[in-house]
Amino acid sequence: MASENNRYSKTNLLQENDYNYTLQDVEEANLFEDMFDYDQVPKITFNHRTVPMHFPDEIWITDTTFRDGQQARIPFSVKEVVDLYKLLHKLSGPKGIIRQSEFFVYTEKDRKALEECMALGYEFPEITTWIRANKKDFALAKDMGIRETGILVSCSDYHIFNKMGMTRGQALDKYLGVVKDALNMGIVPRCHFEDITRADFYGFVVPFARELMKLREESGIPIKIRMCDTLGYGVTYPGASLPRSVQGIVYGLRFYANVPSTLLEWHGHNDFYKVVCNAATAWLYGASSVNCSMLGIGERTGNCPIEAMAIEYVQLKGTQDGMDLRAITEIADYFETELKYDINPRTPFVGRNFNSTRAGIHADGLLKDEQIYNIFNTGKILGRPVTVVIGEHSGLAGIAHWVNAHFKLEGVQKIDKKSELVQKIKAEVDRQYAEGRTTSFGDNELEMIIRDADYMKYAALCAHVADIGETVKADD
Ligand SMILES: CC(C)C(=O)C(=O)O
Repeated sequence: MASENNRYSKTNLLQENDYNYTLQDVEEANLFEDMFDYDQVPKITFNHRTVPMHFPDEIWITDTTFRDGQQARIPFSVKEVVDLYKLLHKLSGPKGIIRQSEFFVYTEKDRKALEECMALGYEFPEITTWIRANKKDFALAKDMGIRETGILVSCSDYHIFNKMGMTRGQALDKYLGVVKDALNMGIVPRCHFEDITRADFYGFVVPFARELMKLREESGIPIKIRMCDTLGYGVTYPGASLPRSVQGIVYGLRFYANVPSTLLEWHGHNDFYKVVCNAATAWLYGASSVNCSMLGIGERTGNCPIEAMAIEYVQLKGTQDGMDLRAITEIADYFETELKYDINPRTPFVGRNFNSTRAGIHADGLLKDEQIYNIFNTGKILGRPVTVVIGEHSGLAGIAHWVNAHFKLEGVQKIDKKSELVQKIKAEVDRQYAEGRTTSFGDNELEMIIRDADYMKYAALCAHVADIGETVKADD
């Protein structure tokens, strides 16, 4: 099994093992109240068991923008789905790093969006569905030419006992029946193990996964397991105990239920600020796939942002593998301009301020060497050059950087912080703050200050500022 022996793995973990965990069909729900006392903030407990890292040879990202993402906002129009799907395709690149995207098929509109995306004929992201677990919906998916579909198999006792009113044995039988229906129709079932981070891992999750792997062997159909951290309880601390340990869950499914990495997918939520780290940990410990949404939209605090995992992919693999990361900026622009979605300015990689600085001392560094205060060449990689926001503390260096970046001045054209123009702008900025201004300066305002200064003296600026003069006059 050469593919399992790579630089991150300590042992070959996928061999048959002697731990035959069977279903514990308990009479009373196990709600792990030691960790999840509802009247208290949940606790992270430790059993000090650590598990080996195992980075799969191939990792990828799947998308849930049109399913979990859409559940948490006003539904997208058909055009919006198609536009965003095209951007996902662009981000994915020819190797299919964004491998799949899941769609609803409930309404006419859902089906039209799916059909229009399919008609584009892209190999990646492959379109999959999410359906109600009944034969009619399987048939619908099949008729539409769908190969794989997600089905809900909630696995904590919160769901089995308290929501569905069943025993674990009844739930298991029901789920296996649905999976068999899908297999009989030739559809690949993707089993969404809802609430896995509050489930009895050895008493339900592993025995159920073992049954699924038996069906996989009998049918030859690659049944997938999506590990859903529904309320974001997953943690990555070494030695944290199950069911909250992300690496423990991934390792346990691989080792005790013999689920191969290629059939394991992590789906997280951000309730405790851990969504990105949890997804990366799932990769590192043996899940080939992580499920994400654009800008992390999704239930409550959202899902794992696809842009974060695209960047994390490059950090872990050392290559973009054909992904066009500029699509990240286009996705953000689309959300802001077309969907009127407010992106928190501090959001990494997409927020207005993610690579901008206000502090004069940072701007001074940027002026000397951009690398000092920018995380990477964001201009080249994301199409987002580093920027300086002019505020009370920007100083001469900040203003000089703003002028150079805003007017794209290069080489000898660049303006120095000691230049007379920079001093004039600074004087005006200082005057306004002295008079009680509290907000930062917008680009238009700064352009007007430059127009009012005697810009003709600054050869490098003449061409640009003359244009500004025209625009500003037209706007006046
Ligand atoms: C509905 C389920 C599958 C889900 O998306 C989740 O658990 O987060």
